[in-house]
Parts: sequence; structure tokens; C-alpha cells
Amino acid sequence: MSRGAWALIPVKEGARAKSRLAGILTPRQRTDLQQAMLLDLLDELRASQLLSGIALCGPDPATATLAARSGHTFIHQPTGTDGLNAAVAFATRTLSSSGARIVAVLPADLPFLDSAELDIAIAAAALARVCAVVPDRHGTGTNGLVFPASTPPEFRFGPDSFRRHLDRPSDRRLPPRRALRLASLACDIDLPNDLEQLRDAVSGDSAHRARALVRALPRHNRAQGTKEEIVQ
Ligand SMILES: Nc1nc2c(ncn2[C@@H]2O[C@H](COP(=O)(O)OP(=O)(O)OP(=O)(O)O)[C@@H](O)[C@H]2O)c(=O)[nH]1
Ligand SMILES: O=C(O)[C@H](O)COP(=O)(O)O
Repeated sequence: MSRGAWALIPVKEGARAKSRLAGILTPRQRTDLQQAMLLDLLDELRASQLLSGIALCGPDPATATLAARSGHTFIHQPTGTDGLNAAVAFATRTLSSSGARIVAVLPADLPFLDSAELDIAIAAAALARVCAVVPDRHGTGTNGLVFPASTPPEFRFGPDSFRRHLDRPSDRRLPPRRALRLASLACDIDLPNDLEQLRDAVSGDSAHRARALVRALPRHNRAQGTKEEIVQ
């Protein structure tokens, strides 16, 4: 495994993916959407100047197959490692012990990511030795967490994770946290309204597979639900 900076993308098993879209998409459509966004993201990450490698981590054999086909590393999430935080902690240890210097944790649903912006976060973590925390556009979730591999933060993905990832670490030897707002990492796809951003994506955007998939959906599939209507 090459040293240097690694993207780490946790991937849920397809059958459980994008559950907040269950009101408007079939299970198959949600699995397909997760995969389309992931493939768009992987294409864009190949343009990064600073990444040495890309690792996918999850429990699903389909993710292992996708990683193998696209020439990326797969880290199998061991049975009993429950949830996103435990999966990311396990995969970070694996990458660190294999020589990775920087880890950039990215969710699979960032089809608009611009790799030049990711490189800004990687440079901050490598040169300033900080843990860069990139918020979603609501300022509540975490869409990027980039840190020296040997000193990972405590992973706190879940509600209010942006603020919680910025908490000063109790161990003073750990790198300080820095908020880093990056426009192309702000737009993750969680809720029905978010699908409209994919529909409106222009050619040239990195999100071409996800855009094609959403544009092919029948119109009644694209509900206009608000966060409040969907998260009951
Ligand atoms: N390996 C692994 N990845 C996970 C797990 N839970 C979530 N993820 C991934 O973490 C990222 C953010 O996940 P979420 O927003 O919680 O899940 P989602 O499937 O995108 O959407 P919802 O089901 O609507 O929450 C995505 O890349 C998920 O695939 C997990 O238990 N294990
Ligand atoms: O910590 C987070 O931001 C969530 O676990 C994952 O993000 P999402 O809910 O915005 O997909």
C-alpha cells in the first residue's frame, strides 16, 4: 500500500442505503443511487493531486466487487463492528498500520465533490498538522474529516457531528480541529429535495451518473418533501 494521503469512503450495505429516501424511492432505486453517486465520486477523486490511494470500507460483498473493478482497496468491516463510527475507526487503524500518513474520510453521497477542494483539506492536515472538519451546507453534519493517520480524532458521525468533531480533544497531543468550509463538499444527498440538485446538475458537473439516474425517474417519484415531513 502506498504511503501518503488516502481517501476513506465508508459504504453501507446496499439494502440499508439512503433510508431517508424510502418514501419516494424503491429499495433497488436507493441501492442504485448510492452506487451511482459513489462511482461519480471515485471518478472525481482520481483527479486529486495529493491522494495516493482510495479505500472503501463496508460489510457488503458488492462493495468489495466495486472496489476490485475500479482498482481501489477494500477494507472489510468485521462482523460485530456496528455503525459508521466503528467502521471508520477500524478502517483508519488498518490504513495507518499500512503506512498511510493522512486519511480523508468522505461519505459516498458527495457527487459534486471537486478534488482540488479536497486537496486543500489534505494540505491543511499534512502541513499544518490539523484535523480539518468540513461541514455540510446546513452547518450540522460532517462531509469531510481529514487528519494525520497516526492521530485520528474520536469519530462522532451522527446528529450534530460538525460541532462535535470540532470539540477540543481531551488529549493535548492530538492535532487541533479546524473548520474548513468547502463548497463542493457541502452538498450531500440525503433528503427528497436534495434530488432536485442532481436533476439540475449541468453537464460538466462530476455528478453525471447520479444525474442520469435521477432524471430517468418518473416525475411522481421526485417528491418535494421537506426535512420535517420526511424525518418524522
Ligand atoms: N461501512 C459503513 N458505512 C456506513 C455505515 N453507516 C453509514 N455508512 C456510510 O456513511 C456515509 C453517511 O451515511 P448516512 O448518511 O448515515 O447513510 P445513507 O445511507 O447515506 O443515508 P440514510 O440511510 O438516509 O441515513 C455513507 O457513505 C454511508 O454509506 C455503516 O454502518 N458502515
Ligand atoms: O455525521 C454526519 O454528518 C452523518 O452521520 C452523515 O451525514 P448525513 O446525515 O448528512 O448523511
